[in-house]
Amino acid sequence: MYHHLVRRQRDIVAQIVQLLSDNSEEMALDPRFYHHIAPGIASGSQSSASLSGFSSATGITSPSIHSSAASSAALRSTASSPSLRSREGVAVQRGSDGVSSPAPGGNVHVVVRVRKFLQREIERKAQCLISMDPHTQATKLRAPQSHTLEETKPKSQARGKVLDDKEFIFDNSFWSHNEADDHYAHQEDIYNCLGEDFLDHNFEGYHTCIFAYGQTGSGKSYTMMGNAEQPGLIPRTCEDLFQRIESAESPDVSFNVRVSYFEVYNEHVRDLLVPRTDPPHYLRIRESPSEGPYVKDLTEVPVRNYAEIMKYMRKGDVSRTTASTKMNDTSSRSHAVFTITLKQIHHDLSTDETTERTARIRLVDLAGSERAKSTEATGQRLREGSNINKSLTTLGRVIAALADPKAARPGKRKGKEVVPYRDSILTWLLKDSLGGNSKTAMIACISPTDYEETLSTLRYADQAKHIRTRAKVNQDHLSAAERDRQIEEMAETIRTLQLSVSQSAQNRRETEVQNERLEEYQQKVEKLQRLMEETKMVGECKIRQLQTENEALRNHLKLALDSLKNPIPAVTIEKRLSDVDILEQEDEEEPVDDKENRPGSPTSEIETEPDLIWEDEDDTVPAGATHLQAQEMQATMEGLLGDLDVFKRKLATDHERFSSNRKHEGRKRRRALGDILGN
Ligand SMILES: Nc1ncnc2c1ncn2[C@@H]1O[C@H](COP(=O)(O)OP(=O)(O)OP(=O)(O)O)[C@@H](O)[C@H]1O
Repeated sequence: MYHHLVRRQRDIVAQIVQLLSDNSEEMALDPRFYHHIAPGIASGSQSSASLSGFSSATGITSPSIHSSAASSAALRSTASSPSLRSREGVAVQRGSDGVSSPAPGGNVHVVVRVRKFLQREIERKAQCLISMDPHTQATKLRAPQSHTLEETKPKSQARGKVLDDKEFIFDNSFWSHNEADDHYAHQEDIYNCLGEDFLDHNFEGYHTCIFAYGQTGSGKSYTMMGNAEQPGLIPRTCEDLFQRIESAESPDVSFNVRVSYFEVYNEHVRDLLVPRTDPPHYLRIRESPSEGPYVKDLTEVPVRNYAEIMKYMRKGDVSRTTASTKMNDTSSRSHAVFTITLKQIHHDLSTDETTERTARIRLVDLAGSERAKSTEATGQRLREGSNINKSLTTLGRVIAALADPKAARPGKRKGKEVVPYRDSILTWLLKDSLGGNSKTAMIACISPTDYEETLSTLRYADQAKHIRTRAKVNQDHLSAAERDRQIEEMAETIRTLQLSVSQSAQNRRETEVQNERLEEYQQKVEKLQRLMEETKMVGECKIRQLQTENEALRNHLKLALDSLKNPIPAVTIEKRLSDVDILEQEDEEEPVDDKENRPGSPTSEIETEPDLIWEDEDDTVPAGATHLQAQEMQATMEGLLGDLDVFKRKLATDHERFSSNRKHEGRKRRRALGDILGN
């Protein structure tokens, strides 16, 4: 049906083009009208992809943060205005095998940010131990001066250990210590340098992860969340994400955004998008061969705009476990993981093929490492602190193992098992982000005053630079027939599972099997619902495309009819007079002033003007034929519009069918659950 419609549209446009080019050169089509419908007609060598405004997103390489930092103009912020590079949504670029060619893996991107003095640090006249060079991106840590040594003196030093100055080079060193300095990095600069590039990667189809690491009170939450006046990386990413979606002009792409938010507190996972309960409800972790570790039953909500996503972000923030400690009034006592899933569905009307790109954007605000001595924590705070330290120590070991070239050596199968992901919930859940399919960045937040803690953070960060991940574009191609087949197959599996669930419900001895089957059944139902949702999105996409094309056709028809009704009048051509004729004329005319007849005089120029006039008697179209063509064209267009209506009605029926199927499935599922719980 779609193909038929498209072919007919193309035929009509071809006719119009032919008619207009026959009629008058000046009636050439405006390419803005026809590029959706007939890419090949007037575009010459231009590809349909370039005409429809798609960027070759998979081929884009983001400018290196390093290189931009080299110019003195980039001292304050190494990135400029929001990127337009990936705003066009999905670009289908395939290799010879028909699959998007994966970009090679990259190293973990590591940046460091130093915060300003806090009130208590100003009061005790603390020394700033950090300096940063905006040209080389070096971060220098100075050993504390002897007169302040006593108050910060760690045990090792008491035993006579000498503290040295240290220097590290990172992808970026963000100076947020003194706002008066030229190279001061504001919240916006952090986003422009890092967040924006990472969002580009997401639109290209890569999973990404940005995590903030550092001691308690070093500025992790400020960098990731910020506050109402100074929003951090997470709200800025959300804002840019929806700005890009809203400014995407192509009717061929649909976007689907979902969000989840959880915290890891005392080695337990808690959903931050559901209300707190007493006792708290903790979630379990599962590992799937394709998706890696995931949180089971985690709430994942669809979001349509910036306001909605911010509503969920705030809801989660309020629910997050924080407490006042000596080091920080609102210290995060948990690791918070905010995940946005961006799905781009591109539908090619001419092939009826769908391309789906899925990117997971993981933004992690870790709890801060802390020394019990500095926080003076006791009781619950002390227990929290020791759990936080335990998971951060594991994170450190995971980073060390991944950064070790021996562990990463290909073919060394045992090397994989050496990475102790499973030793803490945090590292298990971040497994893919740390050493798998993800582009990952670490923001090491440091305080300007604590030598030992800052050195430890900088060493972690320095090690993380050596970790290589294996990010790939997450893209699937699916024809309409394949999609239908998948839905049919899944529906069949669900029917079988449903049967076995109800059978096993009668047998109490099979409780475990029954639970597993129920779980599998639930997962399949959810997947089916998503597929149906996506099919609906594809349908909507098709309607949008057809509407755009319909509009373009209307414009063309109008142009064609105008040109046929009001043809450009034929130009009357005068024949150039021959020299003999002129002489004969001169003989007949009365004698005139010599000056006027002299060659090159203004009058003689006017007289020779007929030289420029040409003659073409075939350039007019008989009025009767024009009218007939116009009527034929109108009739064809009306037929076409009729087809479009039928198509729209068919899609609407499909939607209704899908949604009623979904309701029916939901009812069945609830009934099955009720049966099982009743037993
Ligand atoms: N770049 C900065 N500019 C201004 N103020 C900052 C900056 N970074 C941090 N702060 C302030 O420092 C204090 C501690 O910051 P924050 O709460 O973000 O630390 P944290 O590392 O998240 O601590 P914890 O691990 O205990 O949660 C806050 O009052 C915050 O407003």
